[in-house]
Amino acid sequence: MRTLMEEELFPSTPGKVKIERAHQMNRQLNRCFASTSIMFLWALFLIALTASYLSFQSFVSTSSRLFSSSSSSASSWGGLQWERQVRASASHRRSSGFTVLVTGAAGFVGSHCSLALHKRGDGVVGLDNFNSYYDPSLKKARQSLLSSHSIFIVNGDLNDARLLSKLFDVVPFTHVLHLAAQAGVRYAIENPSSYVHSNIAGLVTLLEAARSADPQPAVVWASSSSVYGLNDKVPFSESHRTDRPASLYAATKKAGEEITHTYNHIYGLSITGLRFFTVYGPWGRPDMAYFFFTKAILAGKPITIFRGRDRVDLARDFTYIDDIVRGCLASLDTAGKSTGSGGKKRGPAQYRIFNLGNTAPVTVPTLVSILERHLKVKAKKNVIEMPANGDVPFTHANITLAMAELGYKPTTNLEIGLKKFVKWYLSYYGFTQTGPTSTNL
Ligand SMILES: O=C(O)[C@H]1O[C@H](OP(=O)(O)OP(=O)(O)OC[C@H]2O[C@@H](n3ccc(=O)[nH]c3=O)[C@H](O)[C@@H]2O)[C@H](O)[C@@H](O)[C@H]1O
Repeated sequence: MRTLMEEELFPSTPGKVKIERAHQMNRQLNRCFASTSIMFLWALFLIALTASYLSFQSFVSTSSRLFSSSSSSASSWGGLQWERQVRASASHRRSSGFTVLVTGAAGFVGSHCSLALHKRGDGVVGLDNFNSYYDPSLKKARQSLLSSHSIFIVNGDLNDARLLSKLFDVVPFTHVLHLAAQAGVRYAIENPSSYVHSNIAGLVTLLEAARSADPQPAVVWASSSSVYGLNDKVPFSESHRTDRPASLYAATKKAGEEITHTYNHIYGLSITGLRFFTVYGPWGRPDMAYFFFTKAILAGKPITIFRGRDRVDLARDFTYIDDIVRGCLASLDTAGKSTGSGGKKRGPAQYRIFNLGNTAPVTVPTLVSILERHLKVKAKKNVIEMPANGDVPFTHANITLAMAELGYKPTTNLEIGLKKFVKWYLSYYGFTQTGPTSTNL
C-alpha cells in the first residue's frame, strides 16, 4: 500500500499535472535541502573556528611552559587575560612616569624597588621564576604584598626568549631594572651551573630582547661588590682592578659588566651597573649570614663565625635596603635613553658603573653582638678560620661617584638597620619559626 506522499510523487499512471506537481515538490525540497546544507556548513565552520581558537590558546600556554622548562617552578604566561594583567600593571599614574620591567621582582631588592616605583606612580611589571634557592614561600609572600598594590609578577624564566619578546611586544618599557640573579658567594661551590644559567645566559637573553625592542629601554642592573675580589686597595673605587674574582659568583658578575658593555657598544643600549655591598634589611634573603644567624640565635643553635688569617676579623660594608632602593631609583632617573632602533645603534649611549655601599665596614663579630642586643638572646659562637670557598676578608665602598652623579647618600647604620630587620623578622616568623604571622613591610 503506497502512502499519500508516494502517490503524489510517483503516480501509478503518469500524467502532466501530476508530473508538474511532482517537479514543484522536488524544487521546494531542493531549496529546503540547500538552505539546511548552508546552515549545516555555517555551523561546521563556526565549530571549527572556535576549536582552532581554543587549541591556539592552549598551544600558546603549553609552549610557554615548554620553552621555560629551565625554571625550577612551572611558569605560566600567555593569553588575553594575561596580557590585560601585564598592561594594567605597566600603566603609570604620574605624568611622564616610567614603565619598568623589574626582573627578580619577588626577590629581596626587586620587591622593595617594585613597591617604591609603584608608590611614586611608575608602572611596574615584575618577572620572577620563583626558584627554590631559598624558601619560595617568602617569595610568594612578597608577591602577595606587591599584588595587593596591583603590581603583577609574571612567573617565568629570564632564559625564556619567547616570553621576553612577548613582554616587549605587549609593553613599550622605558626601563629595565634587572635584579634577577643567582646570588650567594659560597653556593657557587655547590651549584656552579646555576650561576652560568642566570647570571650569564639569562643576562644575554634579556639584553637580546632589550636591544631588539622598539623603543629600546635603558637598563639598570645589579652587579656586585664581589667583583673587587682580591683587590686590597681601600676603599674600593670603581677605577680599581676587578680582574681577580675570588668566587664563581663574582666572576659571573664581572662577566656581566663586560657583556653589558658589549651591548652598549654594538646596539646603543643605555647601561648602568650597580655594585651592591652586602644588602640587608626586612624581607631579606634567608641565605645571608645576618638572616640565618638570627634564626639560629633564636633557636638556641650555634652559629659559625669565620675569621681571616692571623685571627683578623672579617668585615663587610653592610648596606641597608632603603639606601639601595634610593640608589636604584636615582639610577633609573638619571639613565640616558638607549640610542638604538631596529636592532641598530644610532649613536653612542651611556655606560655607567657605581658602587652602592655604606662606606662604614663592620666586622662579623660586631654584627653578631648587635643582633644579640636586639634579640635579647646570647649567641652560641663557633669561631673558625675562613674556608677557601669564595669569601673575601673585607669590603669597603668608595661612593664618591654615586654621590656626585646620583645624589646617593646612605642614611642607615647597621645598628638601626638591624633593629628594623629584627622587628620585621619577629613579626613575620614569630618566635617559634613555624611560619609567617604578618606580611606588612
Ligand atoms: O656584596 C655582595 O656582592 C654580596 O653580598 C653578600 O655576600 P656576603 O658579603 O658574603 O654576605 P653573607 O653571606 O651574608 O656573609 C657576610 C659575612 O658573614 C660571614 N659568614 C658567613 C656565613 C657564615 O656561616 N659565617 C660567617 O662568618 C662571611 O664570611 C661574610 O664575611 C650576598 O650574599 C651576595 O649575594 C652578594 O650580593
